[in-house]
Amino acid sequence: MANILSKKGQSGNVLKTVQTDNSTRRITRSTVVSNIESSRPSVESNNSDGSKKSDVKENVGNRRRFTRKLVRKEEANEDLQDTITRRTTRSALEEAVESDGNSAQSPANVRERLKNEAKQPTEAHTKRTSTKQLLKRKIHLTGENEADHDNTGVPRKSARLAANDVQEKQATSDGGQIVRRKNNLSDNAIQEANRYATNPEAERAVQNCRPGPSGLVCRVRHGSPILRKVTRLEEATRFKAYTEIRPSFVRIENEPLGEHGNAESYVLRYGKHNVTGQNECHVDPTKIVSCSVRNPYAIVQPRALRFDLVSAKERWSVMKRLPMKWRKMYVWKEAAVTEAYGQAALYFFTKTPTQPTVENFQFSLETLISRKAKRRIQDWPLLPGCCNEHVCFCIKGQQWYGCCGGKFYWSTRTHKELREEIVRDPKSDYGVRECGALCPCSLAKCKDRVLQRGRQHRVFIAETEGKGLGLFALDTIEKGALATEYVGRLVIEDEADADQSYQWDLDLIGRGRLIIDSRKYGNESRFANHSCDPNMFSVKVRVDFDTEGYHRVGLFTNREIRPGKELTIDYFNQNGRRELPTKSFVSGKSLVKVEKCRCGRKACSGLFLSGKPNEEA
Ligand SMILES: C[S@@+](CC[C@H](N)C(=O)[O-])C[C@H]1O[C@@H](n2cnc3c(N)ncnc32)[C@H](O)[C@@H]1O
Repeated sequence: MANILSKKGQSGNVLKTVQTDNSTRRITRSTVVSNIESSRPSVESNNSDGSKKSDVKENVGNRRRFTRKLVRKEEANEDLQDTITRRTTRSALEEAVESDGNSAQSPANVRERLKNEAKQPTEAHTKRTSTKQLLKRKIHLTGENEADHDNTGVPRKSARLAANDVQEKQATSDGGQIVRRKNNLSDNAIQEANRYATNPEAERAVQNCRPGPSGLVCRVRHGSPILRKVTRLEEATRFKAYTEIRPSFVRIENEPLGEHGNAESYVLRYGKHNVTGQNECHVDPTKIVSCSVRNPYAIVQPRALRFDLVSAKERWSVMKRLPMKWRKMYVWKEAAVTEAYGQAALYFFTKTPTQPTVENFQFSLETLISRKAKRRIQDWPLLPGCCNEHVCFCIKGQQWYGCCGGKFYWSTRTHKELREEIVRDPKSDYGVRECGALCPCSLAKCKDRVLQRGRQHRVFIAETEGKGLGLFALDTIEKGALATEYVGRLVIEDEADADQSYQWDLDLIGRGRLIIDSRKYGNESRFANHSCDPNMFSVKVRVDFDTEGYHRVGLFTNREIRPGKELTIDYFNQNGRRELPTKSFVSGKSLVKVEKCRCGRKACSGLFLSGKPNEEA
């Protein structure tokens, strides 16, 4: 049906006659108006504020629903109130008083308590509170940043790190006090460390200690008896420079020694072993007294190295500096013990993801001295410490007459001079004497404490072609630098193994042989293979104590070594070629094999002295 309006007919009543489906209707003005009126609200009517009337209706509906909700809530509240009231009825009060067993409590008090209890959120209520709400409440209370937490309320990693930072800052700003940090320090360790951190006298004395071959070598203030417990590096990082070797006790007391000055008796303790001895000291009451340790050789326990697989990020940082052939290897790293010794990390590359182990071998970063070897060394005179501090300028980085390496001493070079000599004549081998107990220079800065500082370049152990395991450079090692030290077990010839493949003869003058055997104990140097054109050579180095009866062995580079290159030595003669017999060679008391060399160098002589016993001969 359609309503059709014609605009004509201002005065006439009948405007038009419309034919509908069933009937004919006469359209008058009043019908039109009523039609208009009736059609308005349903289709187009608006309120004065512009909102549609239909919206208003909807709002009214919402409001009603909301009111119903409120009513329901009110009812729930009333229920709760009822419960409170019920619980505070006379019988409930009596019950409560009885169960408290305290008749002195007044019913009013109990009522109050019960009211409070009822107001406490129930378990169900607590559960209903979302984790997010609880977290928000916690953040509000502690003043933490909401962005620092994830959905479960666990602080994000960045926030945790920031919190640690704050803790560390507090620790350092806390008057030098050592407080518990990320690593779990034992209470005793903290107490002990704090005792020395806050005791200026002990601190001063301790500052002048450094690790020597037998433990600590200290320079102490005249007349200050000190009992000091040296804590492990892991437990008291503050003492890193002084306690890096192992836990030990050092007791230093002054005793009068007539006109020569004072003697200081000391006790060094390493694990089960006690070593006692006397230090002779130069006395100057206005200065710190310098003492050299007379009995340096202690029996040390090796610390096992543990290799861990490195993260993908670190693996990439290692691999990107190496040639492609290494890229498929698994990379393992040891840093805890090496860093405790102030050395660069040691790596091990394997073809499979299995923990690297070497059969019948334990890593040790220090030479272990057998009892027999120790007795033999003690037969030799131990010369006093390195230099005369009044003329030594090592502290300023200069070398001078009378200082280590000065003409006054029988070993005539400094490391600096050694480098220059290596450039001129790589075959020279006169030995070096490092600054020692008497020198005022520091371990960190002195240029003549190279072996004491240890290996400063990263190296790795990996499988070679036809030579078993080998030692390789991971960093670029400049010419004349210390690549590593030959470390093992110091034994006399009677104790030495028949297999000489891992033995280093110390080549001392008279009084029998001393051998460093690294078959069972040793560091990375025992993996260095032979080459007819080696890139390392050995230097005799005397550290801390000067004796003809013993020296340490430094392996220095004779050219720059790029990452990935194998580090090699000449097994037969470090400083020049000699003709090798074709089958076996008399070394010490036994015959050792001469084998086919696989060094692959142009200058290869085809043979090398393997050190294995020649049982056929
Ligand atoms: C001190 S060890 C070196 C580390 C040894 N490759 C390992 O896996 O333990 C000496 C032994 O390495 C092997 N070797 C070292 N240099 C070699 C070379 N140039 N040619 C063949 N074999 C070599 C010999 O078996 C020798 O007895």
